[in-house]
Amino acid sequence: MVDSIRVALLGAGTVGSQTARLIVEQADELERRVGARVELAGVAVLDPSQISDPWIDRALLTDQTLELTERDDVDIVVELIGGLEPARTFVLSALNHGASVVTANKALLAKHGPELYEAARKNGVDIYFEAAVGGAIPIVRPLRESMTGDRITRIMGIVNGTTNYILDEMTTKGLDFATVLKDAQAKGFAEADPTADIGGFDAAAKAAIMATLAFHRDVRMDDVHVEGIEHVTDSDIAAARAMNRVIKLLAVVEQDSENGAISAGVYPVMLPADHQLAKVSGSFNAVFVEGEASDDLMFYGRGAGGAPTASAVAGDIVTVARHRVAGTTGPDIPLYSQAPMADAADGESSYMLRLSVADNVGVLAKVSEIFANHGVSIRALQQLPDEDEQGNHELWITTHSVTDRVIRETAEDVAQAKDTSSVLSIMRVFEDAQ
Ligand SMILES: NC(=O)C1=CN([C@@H]2O[C@H](COP(=O)(O)OP(=O)(O)OC[C@H]3O[C@@H](n4cnc5c(N)ncnc54)[C@H](O)[C@@H]3O)[C@@H](O)[C@H]2O)C=CC1
Ligand SMILES: N[C@@H](CC=O)C(=O)O
Ligand code: NA
Repeated sequence: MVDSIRVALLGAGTVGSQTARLIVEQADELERRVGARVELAGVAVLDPSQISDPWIDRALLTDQTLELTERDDVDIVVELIGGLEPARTFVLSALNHGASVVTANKALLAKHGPELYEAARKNGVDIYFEAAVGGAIPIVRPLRESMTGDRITRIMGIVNGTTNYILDEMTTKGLDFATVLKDAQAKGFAEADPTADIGGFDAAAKAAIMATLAFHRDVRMDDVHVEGIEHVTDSDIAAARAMNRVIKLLAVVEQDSENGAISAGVYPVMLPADHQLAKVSGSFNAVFVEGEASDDLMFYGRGAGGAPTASAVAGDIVTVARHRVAGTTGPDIPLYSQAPMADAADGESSYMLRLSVADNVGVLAKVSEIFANHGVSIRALQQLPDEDEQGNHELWITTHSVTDRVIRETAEDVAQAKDTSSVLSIMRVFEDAQ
């Protein structure tokens, strides 16, 4: 008979603080749900003197994190520190000392996930990580458990709250990038180093985790093609608006139905303004999952922020606590697939290019010829009437479907051409709910 489940919290920042609140404030409710009292055994932080949350008993605070993971009276270690090291060492220590682990650390899982899943399996304990993808949205559990009888073919979605918030505020309020980033940091959406968000790496880590769960293959961060939003300018946003489109940072993972190759990518995409993902605003995330038998599923909710993320962490704590009470564990993460990874350069999409060209006779013909030489079919072409200080005009070209490799080669040739001053931007365009 288990009377209590003792939880060691590593980190009491944006997510850790709210997780502690949920555990402490709901202690009586959680006890009824678990069948044993869920109580904090210790809270490790870098500097205990900085913690002033009224729900955290000061006597529980420590900066001796490794010691906390080694204690015999700890059932669950909740890692909410972030980053690779020392988080990896703490998680492995917890697992090897017989504690189950709950973590929100997507960067860690996308780099060392399989090693940690194996350590959990070997030690007969759980590792749960619902908060690592899509914040509050239940998406890890559906991929890991609910859909495990189906064949997932594709997952596409917005999985980074910071970049979605930034793009949304720039689009709807005309605010500048730096101002909105500061705001996202103040609201607790951004990573400790926001380059992970802006550069697309946070979304790429989530894409790797989703691909691993969906395709039963070891897919790591390095397998994901990554483009962030650092090059998305006000002019790109204005161009998208003029074409009734919206720019979103998407993560797309899929398995080719013919050769079985898995592709995983993160990149900004222009979507029609009436696309369901175009309407996902602020720090919200949304993920479409396509299963062979299930058909389309959509998951939507708050993808970042202290309380929403803590909701997913607390759900994992309750689940793992129930397993400890019952003397069982959740399912393993079997990684048996040997499917190859596709080359990102072979990925196909429509693209929009913004070019700066001289207003000379024959320029359009010349540019069209370069596209034709590369076998790229132009779907729409528009020259803006206003000229810049050098007398150049913007030319917007939308293509039919073409590989990433070919569009880059085409753009290089266009950039070299006489009368072209520069290629201002190249961006994927999804014309419908593909
Ligand atoms: N903030 C968000 O919206 C979301 C965050 N996450 C993930 O949750 C984790 C935590 O993120 P935040 O709470 O935003 O970070 P944070 O920077 O607000 O908090 C980090 C905490 O870890 C503590 N810490 C750092 N090094 C430590 C060490 N060696 N020993 C003990 N404690 C240590 C710090 O004192 C602080 O309390 C990260 O893995 C992040 O990627 C996941 C989903 C959403
Ligand atoms: N920095 C992340 C936090 C949640 O995973 C984001 O902005 O989505
Ligand atoms: Na989630």
